Amino acid sequence: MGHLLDPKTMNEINGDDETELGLRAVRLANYITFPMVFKAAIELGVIDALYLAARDDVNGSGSFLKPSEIATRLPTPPSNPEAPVLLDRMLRLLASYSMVKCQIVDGERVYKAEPICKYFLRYNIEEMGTLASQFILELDSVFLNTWAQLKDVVLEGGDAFARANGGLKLFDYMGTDERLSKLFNRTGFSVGVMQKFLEVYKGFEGINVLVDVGGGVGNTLGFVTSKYPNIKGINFDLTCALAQAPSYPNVEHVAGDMFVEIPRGDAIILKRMLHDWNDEDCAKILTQLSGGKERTKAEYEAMAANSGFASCKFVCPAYHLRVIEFSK
Ligand SMILES: C[S@@+](CC[C@H](N)C(=O)[O-])C[C@H]1O[C@@H](n2cnc3c(N)ncnc32)[C@H](O)[C@@H]1O
Repeated sequence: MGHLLDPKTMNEINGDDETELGLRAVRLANYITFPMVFKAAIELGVIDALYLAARDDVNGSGSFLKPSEIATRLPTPPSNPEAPVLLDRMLRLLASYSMVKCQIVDGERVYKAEPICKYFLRYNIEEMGTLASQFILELDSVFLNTWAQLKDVVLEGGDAFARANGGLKLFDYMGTDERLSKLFNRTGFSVGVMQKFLEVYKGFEGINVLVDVGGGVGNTLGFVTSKYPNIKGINFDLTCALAQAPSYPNVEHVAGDMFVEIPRGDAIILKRMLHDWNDEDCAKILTQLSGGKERTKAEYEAMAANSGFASCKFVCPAYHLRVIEFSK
């Protein structure tokens, strides 16, 4: 980077607009550094350490930490003597993305968590859940290898995940990789979404049997039945997803393939399902939802709107959450 001209000289050569554009281009060319540095900071527990310092700071003076203080607060204390220097570099970068605040105190840089950090805590410090596991998952080598297929998928077609993973589609592959499956099924942000959802949604009153199709480890139904103990929840998912499912009161885990058959209930939940599926997959599951009768996606949407076989009681588009109640 030593050959880069300083902004003043660049201004003289190019004018302000060109400098601005050039700086944006340099930032884009180095863009990979932000997600990778942020991922490492989450994994090391740096974000948790800064967040706790800010949260527990009663008089407002102790919420900024030196990199050497952060190093002593990590769950795995570093054996590398250079760790504070490396942490300092990482945090400077995170400060430039407004994830942390940086100040100079007695000639030394100190850092404080910005409010957004609470969404990326590694451990469940706050009840609202966290996006940290999702962020770590999306940068896992299995998914990075999948992204690397994008160019060739555009040119040649095919399924990016299968191309990168020995011909297996995502959920078939999941059955062969326990590490990835565990990472995938972590509770994550669902906790916060469900808490908010149950505050506003009253449609579960009067429901006896509720089926969560593709419910993962069952935490969604666990939330619902803790608030509505009269409901019997059926958490329906593939055998590999249920392998790590804990038990919840009034929730039965049922293994199966939604393209073959879906357990019957008074209503079903679809959460984080269908949103990025291809038309063929959507048509298959909608066929199952309508009791085996062939329906197209458009027909299903029309039926949902007109309260035909089912009515879409609540949709939370930001989190792809739908509750569908079957007409009696
Ligand atoms: C994106 S996850 C959503 C999990 C859960 N609904 C949530 O919101 O956390 C998709 C789920 O669909 C399940 N799934 C995929 N294909 C399935 C199939 N053919 N039959 C049943 N479940 C399936 C996966 O195992 C996974 O748990």
